[in-house]
Amino acid sequence: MHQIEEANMSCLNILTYHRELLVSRLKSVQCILDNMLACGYICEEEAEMVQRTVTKTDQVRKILELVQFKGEEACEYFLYIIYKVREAYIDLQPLLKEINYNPSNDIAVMNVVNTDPISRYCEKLRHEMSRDTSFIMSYGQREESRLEELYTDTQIELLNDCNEGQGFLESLDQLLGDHAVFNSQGETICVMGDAGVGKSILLQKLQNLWSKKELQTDAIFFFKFRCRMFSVLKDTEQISLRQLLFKYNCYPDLDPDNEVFDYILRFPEKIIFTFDGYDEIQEDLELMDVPEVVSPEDKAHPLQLLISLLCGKLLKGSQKVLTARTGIEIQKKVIRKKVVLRGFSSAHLKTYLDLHFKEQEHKELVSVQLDASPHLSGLCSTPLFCWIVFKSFKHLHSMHDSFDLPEACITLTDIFLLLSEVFLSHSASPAPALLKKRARCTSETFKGGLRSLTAFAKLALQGMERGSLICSQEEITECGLTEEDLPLGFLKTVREYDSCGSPATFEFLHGTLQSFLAAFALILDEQAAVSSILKFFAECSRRRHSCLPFDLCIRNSSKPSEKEPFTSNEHLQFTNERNVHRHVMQCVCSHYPLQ
Ligand SMILES: Nc1ncnc2c1ncn2[C@@H]1O[C@H](COP(=O)(O)OP(=O)(O)OP(=O)(O)O)[C@@H](O)[C@H]1O
Repeated sequence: MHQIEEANMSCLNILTYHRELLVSRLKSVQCILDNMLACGYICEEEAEMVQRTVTKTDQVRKILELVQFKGEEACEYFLYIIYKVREAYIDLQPLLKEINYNPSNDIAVMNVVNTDPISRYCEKLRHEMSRDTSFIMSYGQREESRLEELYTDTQIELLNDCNEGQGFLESLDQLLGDHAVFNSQGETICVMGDAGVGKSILLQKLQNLWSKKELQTDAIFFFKFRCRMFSVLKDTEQISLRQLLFKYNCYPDLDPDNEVFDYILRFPEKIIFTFDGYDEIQEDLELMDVPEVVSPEDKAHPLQLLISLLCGKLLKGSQKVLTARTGIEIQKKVIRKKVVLRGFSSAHLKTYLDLHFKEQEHKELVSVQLDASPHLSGLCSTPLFCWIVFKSFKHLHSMHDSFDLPEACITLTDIFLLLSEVFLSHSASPAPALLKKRARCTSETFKGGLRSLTAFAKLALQGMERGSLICSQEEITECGLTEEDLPLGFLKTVREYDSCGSPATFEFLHGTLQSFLAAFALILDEQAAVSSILKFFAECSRRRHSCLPFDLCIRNSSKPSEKEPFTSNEHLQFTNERNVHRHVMQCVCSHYPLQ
């Protein structure tokens, strides 16, 4: 029918003329009923009568009959609901275009509330995502910074399938786009990078942008996971895809007909997944027999679901962003594109410095020191180390008469010792107001904090030996840590994956801090035999490169009854590669007479 003729048609006639199409494409009746009811076009009994009808299509037929029975205005409002609640009636938007729909002035002033379960769920996801991603956590949650006040761009280099550089990303939107895709069949975007270079923060930024509708994407669902969670769950725990998505993100409200999950299955291309820290579960995958899971209704171990998602066996067409430490290999056929994070350039570093320090005097002082020490500014190109250096400077400068950043040849050990000093000085009694600030006495701070430092170090080492980054309240107490030690900053609470009412668990502020403290525990223990230190070096040298998880689908291996210690040797690797042990030993011997 011509548009002109349609434009002259009454809404009542439009509903008659396009009845078949409406019946087949109108999926969500709830929103129509709620709004018709709220505006008095239908009554409670009529709404209930529609809901009692068994099939969806019959419900739509009943609604159409009812609305047409009520007259032209009701029909006009019916079309207006479809026009206003776009996402829920996406399949009917072409029809509105075809009939050149424009609401009349009388109808356009009427209220429409979006009560469609899918739209409501998207809103809920965005709301929770925004809440969870607005802050960068630091200092054991005592001092959180707003992401938007501190996030600074880093250098993101595109790689081809041979790991050759293809230039740098210009904006985060390009990460998800088709730019530099080397395998159009693959669905996973790999983000690689060294420890502390900002992989997790990059994902957090993506999530935050999406929550504010500032990410260029059609995705209306965003599910974020830390890979670690997939292996923390008990071996026996079998869950369905639906549970995985909803339990670890959020549940839909008022969705009696499971419309949300059905929609997710129907439109997987509307989903973005982020999986952070693939390196943390690599060993668990290696030990596991992983048959393929292809039915979205099947229950399986979460690791199996993860693999099926990454391989595109489940929710094919969804976008996946996976982060992993440099050196971890993932089978090429699933990778769509690959980027590697290169940290702050000198321009980024200046921006970060400006964001970090509000006071001009501090900005200038630190800037001069960075310019004078290429070694220090080189270290500061890794955001984590930069954060530690700046944070330490801020704290120690505020506490003492003078504090300069270390100059030549500062090592990672120095960086972590600096951070430990800052944490330990949290417990030192502050100088009374009006009194002159105290001169910095590092050895005093360490001597004063030796008990708690030893206990934190023991906890870190025990975790390393168990291959675990998470510790319980019990383990904390067993190591001799008290309530007063917890706020010092070494540990942070793990908020997620604690849904079964179990007591809170903790993790070190960063995996690299745990590695450092574990090394510290080794050299603090005077009784420790040399062999107990050397065994770490032996473990670290057994590095395996693997194309997991995807070869697991064809390989059969049985899981040993007990987990080998040191399984997450990626973290020890860091400890070893950077020779933290040796540095700590050097520093303690020469600078910090602890005993
Ligand atoms: N782009 C950034 N802007 C500002 N600060 C950042 C940025 N990236 C990282 N940081 C700082 O560095 C810290 C460590 O970053 P992050 O945890 O993202 O590193 P990572 O690469 O995921 O490390 P790992 O591989 O050990 O998990 C953050 O907590 C934050 O303080």
